[in-house]
Amino acid sequence: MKKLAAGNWKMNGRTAQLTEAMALAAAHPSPTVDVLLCPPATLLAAMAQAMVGTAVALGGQDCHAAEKGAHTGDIAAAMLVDAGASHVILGHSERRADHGESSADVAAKVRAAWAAGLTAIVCLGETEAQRDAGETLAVIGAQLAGSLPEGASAENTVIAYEPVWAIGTGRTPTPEQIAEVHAFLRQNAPDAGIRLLYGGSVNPGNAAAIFALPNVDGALVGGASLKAADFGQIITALEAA
Ligand SMILES: O=C[C@H](O)COP(=O)(O)O
Repeated sequence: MKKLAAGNWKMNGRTAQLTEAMALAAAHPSPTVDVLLCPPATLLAAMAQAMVGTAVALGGQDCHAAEKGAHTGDIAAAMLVDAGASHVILGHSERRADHGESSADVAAKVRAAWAAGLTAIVCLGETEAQRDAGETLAVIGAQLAGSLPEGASAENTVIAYEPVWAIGTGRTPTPEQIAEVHAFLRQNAPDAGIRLLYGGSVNPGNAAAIFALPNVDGALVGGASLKAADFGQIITALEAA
């Protein structure tokens, strides 16, 4: 299975930062791994223009469950496609927390993404309190069952394991903890070919060790994806894994 390095710019980036995407594409002209950038929606169309002729694919960071309509401020999956996206991140813990998204909400968005032809990157992860209480696999199992509708396959879905306590904190789980959750996901995902990404404080210094773990098929990278040099090193580590 081809590995995937996905960068989530979150609510960061202006037109001036398109140079980072262009530098990344120039440094990885024909990567042996899939490279995906998910800029804020405001930059998607411009980044798509800048990435023409490169191997870098683009994704959105959320979409609405409805095809269109009176939903001020929201973005439909087909609009992401129209702007140049092939993927969309759904159910990120920041959206589950900031916008109260339940797994049922995420599943509805996944269906909308598939209907528009997008690959859904579905995020799952436990809080620190849940891990301390020994609930990690129960939480991940419930999110997996609730967030993935019938029909999830390697072609239309990627799963990202992102422990909430590891996001943007500089803290990462132990190799054993990552391997345990990824083994659980491999066993319980509806299609064994679905790519499993790890996300949470991945950086050039820890990427190789994370990518060496079984059932880790790539990464969903936040902060370190904003700089082409850093994200490039992570891609290189994935190529070498
Ligand atoms: O979507 C990306 C993740 O939330 C990881 O973010 P981070 O690499 O800044 O910890």
